Amino acid sequence: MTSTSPTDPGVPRLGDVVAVLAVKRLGEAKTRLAASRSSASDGLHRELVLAMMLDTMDALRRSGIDHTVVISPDDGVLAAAHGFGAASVRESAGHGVGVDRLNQAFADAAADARRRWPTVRTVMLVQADLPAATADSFRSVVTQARGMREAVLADRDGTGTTLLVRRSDISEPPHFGPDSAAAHREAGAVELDPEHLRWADLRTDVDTADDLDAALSLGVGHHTAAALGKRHPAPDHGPAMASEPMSVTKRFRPARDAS
Ligand SMILES: Nc1nc2c(ncn2[C@@H]2O[C@H](COP(=O)(O)OP(=O)(O)OP(=O)(O)O)[C@@H](O)[C@H]2O)c(=O)[nH]1
Ligand SMILES: C=C(OP(=O)(O)O)C(=O)O
Repeated sequence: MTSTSPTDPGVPRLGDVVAVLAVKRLGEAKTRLAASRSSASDGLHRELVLAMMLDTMDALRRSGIDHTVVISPDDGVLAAAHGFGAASVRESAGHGVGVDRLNQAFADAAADARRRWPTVRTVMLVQADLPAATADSFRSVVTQARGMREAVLADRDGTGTTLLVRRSDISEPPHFGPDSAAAHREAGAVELDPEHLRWADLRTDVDTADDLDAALSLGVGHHTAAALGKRHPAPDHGPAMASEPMSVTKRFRPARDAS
């Protein structure tokens, strides 16, 4: 079963925008979150990582963005991305380690997007762990960044970056990693909403149990709700799925520690 999300036919499409997500091997992903949720099994943890990615992509699609690329070395991530209707790019081995590898992966996936969709004008590099993301916020961020060469949205504490909107002709790797908001500003990106008055949903990337609580208090999408064993996601995260939201979800029991 695929996991395509419904799109509202009334939402104009953002045909010149592509979203790019990078996800590492599921067995290595979100170690801080795994450590703080030690009651969740390995399977449930992987399930949650995938679910957060799918909710991020779901909100992107409902915002009007039809082109999404996911880059990962992990078969499970690539299969889930493909099942969702995104382009999946296998990350090549030997591109450095740590954040260098992440930044090169983003650059490689953006280059792939330019080849696939030559008319694309804007590339949005998006963290894949934004389960509270809403379509309205993605749409208004893209609108706000129009005309800018590069624009950065900082995370909840202001130090990290949850998304970077760039003109598609920029080929240099970005600067994700520790203090990436400052690094992106220093590289010339304009900070969107520097006073942090807007877009709490897009600023809430989930690295720890506290972040997950923050996302849950905003309301998470269907996939994350299902992965946590919650039956009813927040009402502003799109129409309910007609069928099980994610085939892989069905293989795991709901989290015992779901609140
Ligand atoms: N494709 C790819 N994605 C990466 C790589 N490193 C990090 N990412 C992804 O980039 C995003 C941001 O990374 P982090 O928020 O630090 O997530 P994480 O590394 O899974 O979490 P921790 O283990 O707790 O540090 C996550 O979606 C990661 O899966 C990489 O080398 N390749
Ligand atoms: C890689 C980043 O994310 P995190 O803080 O989630 O590790 C970043 O903010 O640049």
